[in-house]
Order: sequence, then C-alpha cells, then structure tokens
Amino acid sequence: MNLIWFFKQLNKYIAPYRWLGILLIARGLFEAAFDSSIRISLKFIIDAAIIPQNYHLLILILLLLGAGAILFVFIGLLGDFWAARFNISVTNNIRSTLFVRLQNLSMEFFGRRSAGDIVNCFSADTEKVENSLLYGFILILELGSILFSAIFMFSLNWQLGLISCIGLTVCVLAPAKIGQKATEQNYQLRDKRGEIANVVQENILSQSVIKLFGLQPRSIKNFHDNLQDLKKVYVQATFSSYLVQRIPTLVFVFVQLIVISIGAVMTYRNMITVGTLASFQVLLVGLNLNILSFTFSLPYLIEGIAGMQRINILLAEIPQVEDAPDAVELSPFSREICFNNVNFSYSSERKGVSNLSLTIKKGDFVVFVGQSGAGKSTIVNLLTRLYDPDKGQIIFDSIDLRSCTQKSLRDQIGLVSQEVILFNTSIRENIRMGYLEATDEEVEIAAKNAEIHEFILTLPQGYDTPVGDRGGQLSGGQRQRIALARALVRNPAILILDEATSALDLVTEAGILATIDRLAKERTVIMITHRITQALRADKIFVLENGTIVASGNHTELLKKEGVYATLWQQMNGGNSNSTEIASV
Ligand SMILES: Nc1ncnc2c1ncn2[C@@H]1O[C@H](COP(=O)(O)OP(=O)(O)OP(=O)(O)O)[C@@H](O)[C@H]1O
Repeated sequence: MNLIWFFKQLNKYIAPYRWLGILLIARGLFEAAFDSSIRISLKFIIDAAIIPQNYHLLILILLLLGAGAILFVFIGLLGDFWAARFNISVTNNIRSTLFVRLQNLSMEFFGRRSAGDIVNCFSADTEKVENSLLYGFILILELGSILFSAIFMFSLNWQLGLISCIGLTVCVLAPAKIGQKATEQNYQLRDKRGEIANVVQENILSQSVIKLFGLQPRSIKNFHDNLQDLKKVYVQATFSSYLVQRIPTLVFVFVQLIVISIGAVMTYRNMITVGTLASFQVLLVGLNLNILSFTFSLPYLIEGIAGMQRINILLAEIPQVEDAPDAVELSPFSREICFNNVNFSYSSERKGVSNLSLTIKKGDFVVFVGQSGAGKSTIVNLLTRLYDPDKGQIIFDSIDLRSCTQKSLRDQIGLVSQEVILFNTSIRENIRMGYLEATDEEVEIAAKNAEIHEFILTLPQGYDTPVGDRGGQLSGGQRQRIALARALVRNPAILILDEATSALDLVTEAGILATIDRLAKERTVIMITHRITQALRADKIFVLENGTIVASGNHTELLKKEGVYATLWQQMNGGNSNSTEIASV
C-alpha cells in the first residue's frame, strides 16, 4: 500500500506541526490504554471483589475507573480541538505548496494539463489526504487498543493470547495484496474524477458556443460516456477497498469462535478463573471492534495515498522556463533586442517559429503582419519568456534572455494580449494589476489613454464597478481597453500590442491609435495586427509566413518588393497598391 512512501511524503507537510502530531499520538495511546484497562478491570471486579465480597476493593476499582473516565473525556475533547487544528494546518500546507508550485510552472504546463484536473488536485485530492489524516489518528488509536488488548490477553492467559495473536496477524496480513490493487484503482478513480471536473468546467465556459451550435445533445452524450467510465472504475475501486475492509472481519469471526471454545473448556477444567474468561471475552470482543474500526479506516488511507500520488505528480512538474541560478537582473532597455536564428516548437507537431532572425531597436515602432498561424504571437511569447527557444538566442541589450531573471524582463514590458484576461474584481483593481503601487490618479490617466475613462464614469460605481468572472460583465471592446489601460499604467519601456484593438469600433480605435502614436515617441512599441493599414505608422514591418520572416522594411520599401505584403495591401485597397489614404486610420 506504499504506506512508508505515504508517511514520508506526509512528513514534509507535518514537520512544522510535529509537536501537535506527537500530542495527538500520545492522546491516542492514552485513550487506547484506558479503553483496554476498562476491559481487563472486569477480571479484578469478578475475581477479587465480587466473588470474595470485597466491597472496599470494588469501590476503589470503580473510583479509579471514574477518575480515568473524567481524564478520558477531558483529553478526548482537547484532542479533538488539536486534531482539527492539525488537519487544517497540514492540508493548508499542502494546498499552499501546490499553489506556489503552480505560480512557477511554465505556460507549456498549462497548455498540457487541463484546468479542471488541476483544480481537482487542489480540492478532491487534498480532501482525500485530509481524510486520511483524520482516519490516520483513528488507526493509531485502534492500533494502540489492539496492542494493549494483546498485552492484557497474554497476561491473562498466554495460550489463549497466542491463538488470538496468530489470528490477528492473519487478519492484518490477509488484505495486503488487495490493498495494493485497491490503491492503484483508487488512483485511476481520482484521475477519472479529474477528467469529469474538466468536462464540466469546459462545458460551463463554452455555454454560448454550445447553445449557438446546438451542441447540448453531444455534450450530454459525452458527459454520460464519461459517467459510464467513472461507474466502471468506481465499482472496481470501491469493491477492492471494501474487500480490504471485509477480509479481516471474516477471518476474525473464526478466530473468536476458536478462542471462545478453548476458553470455555479451560474454565470448565478450572485452568482459568471465570473472571479471566469473562475479561478475556470482553477484551476479544473489544479487539474485534478495534479491528473493525481499523479496517473501516483503511480505505480512507488508501484514498489518501492515491490523492498524495496525484499531488506529487503535480509538484514534480519541472518548469520549462526557469531563472538560472546565476541569472542577472536586466538593466533598463537601452539599445536593441535581437532574435538570432531562433527555432521554437510547441510540440513535435506544432511548429512555432523557425530560423527567425530580427532586430528591434530601442524607440522603434515595429509591426508584425502575416496570416493567421504565421507565428506572430509566438514571437511575443518568446520575447516575454513565456517560452524559451529550442535553438538560437534572444539577446536583450547583449544579454541572452535565458540568463536574465524573468521578473527584470517582464517589469519592462506592458502587454495587451489577443485573449484579454481580467480578474473578478473592480475596474480600478484590474487596471492596477499592471502596477500594484499605482495611485488612483495614475489608474485614471491610464484609463484616459486607453479611451475607457468616459465609459467608466457612466457606471454607477465608476472605477469600483466589478467586471464579473473573467470580465464577463463588459463588452469585448471594453475588456480590451481595460487591458490596454493595465499595460499602460506600468509605463513600460516596451509596449506590446497583440491584436489589441481588434474588438473596437473605428472611432475608439482611432483614438487609441493616436495615444499609441504619442506613447511610441518615448518607448518601443511592438504591434501585431491583421489590419494592415495600421502598419503604415511603423518604422519597421516584419512579414511572417510559416514561422519565418519573409520580408521586412517600412511600408514603401515593402510595397516596392511586390511580395506578400504588397499582396495584402492590394487586397485591403481593392487592388490599388499605391494608396496611402488609409494611413490616417
Ligand atoms: N499554446 C500553444 N500550444 C500549441 N501550439 C500553439 C500554441 N500557440 C500557438 N500554437 C501554434 O503555433 C503556430 C503559430 O501560432 P501563433 O499564435 O504564433 O500564430 P499567429 O500568427 O499569432 O496567429 P493569429 O494571427 O491567428 O493570432 C500555430 O500553428 C499554432 O497552432
């Protein structure tokens, strides 16, 4: 059952609360000792007090048991409080470790693992580990009781004690093999639950598409198929877990039968006293209950192991982009960024860019154009180090990006990406995410530059208006402008706009472009656009095709080359390649 592995893993999270854990084990042992003492006290009550009519001894034994019971209740209550603190502290420690790890993982990981599955790891898997802690202490208590009962049984009569212990050993060892299988099946069950959580999450996020394309029947069928798979795995895993629980109970019934028979014959032949037989039987029945409770707790332990395995897989993920141990802090951008023969693929089938070489000088207004899937956003992903190149280098003022800290690079960049991501908080806080120390005034200046200030003022709560889940209470264009304000509030040396005005009407777009033109005078601007008219304002235009630059230069130079750019331009102008009238847009 990988128990040792499990405890080793758990120990990492328990370490800061070790003393609380030790107190809880001590409490378990005390409860176990008291429980067994009550059972053996029957021998003294019968043999030493009731049969010889020793009233004083009877009172003494009962008083001692009463005092023990008060202590038992007090320590039990205190223990419950400690256990609650201990469990939540340890599981919060696991959650926090997971969350910190998640923040350091690269975009490659988030592209590969589904969000639902990751969320499941935080909720269900951690919960299973939490349960295993809860039942782990019950296991300790029961093991303690079993141990004390065994000692008392040997002290009463070693022959009966030996028979009971052999039976007990069989009870504990019998489910070991199935236990291993149950762990594996429970692991599969956790995986399946993760998949289902993911299906539900994707379904919720895609409701508009599902409704518009009438995909409900397909979604329902897909979900039912998943539920069928879950059912199969659940039945196997749960049945194995129950078997682990049942087998010791069945074996114990036979052990008990044998012990009662032999014990009765021994009493009949005056080899043991009536008190010994009665006490032995109470101990044995108690032992049976302890074993039942022990085996009842085992499935929780098994589930906890499976949960811990999944948590460990997530924690073992290695970020593809990491700061080198000797990473340097980048100085403020002063000269140029060079891509030298850069190759990058997202996976073996998904090429990003190949043999890419280009230079962006400080203060340049650079525009990337090219067809969808040409690799424009990939260049931004590489420049911001969301991914590192497979081959080649990206040099930032003569420093390879791989040898600088990610923070010192990103601190100099303000990015408005194609897919706008807003947080479920107020407009003000969303803009401030760009620069956490920004004053309210700076937030408003950024909003004005992004042409969203006037709109915000029309809202009853103004800047304090919540934007909803993923900004769902705003229009696409409003979201885009808030994302622009968030990038602008950073006052970045390099402003990157990846289709940043695609959702805007022409008037608003013109306003924003005018702002960008103004801002471009004092910073480097990198723009990705499908609206080729926007390329007119660029110092340099890079034309991309299949992940490679096929042409570069300014608008006039590119038109003269009569390549892809000229074709795109002609398409935009209805065949007139000399038109520059749209330049004012
Ligand atoms: N996260 C990703 N995982 C796997 N492949 C990706 C990922 N992002 C992009 N790609 C692939 O890399 C290639 C280049 O994509 P990229 O997003 O850079 O193109 P683009 O020129 O920006 O396209 P568009 O104009 O449509 O935004 C495409 O073939 C795309 O399928």
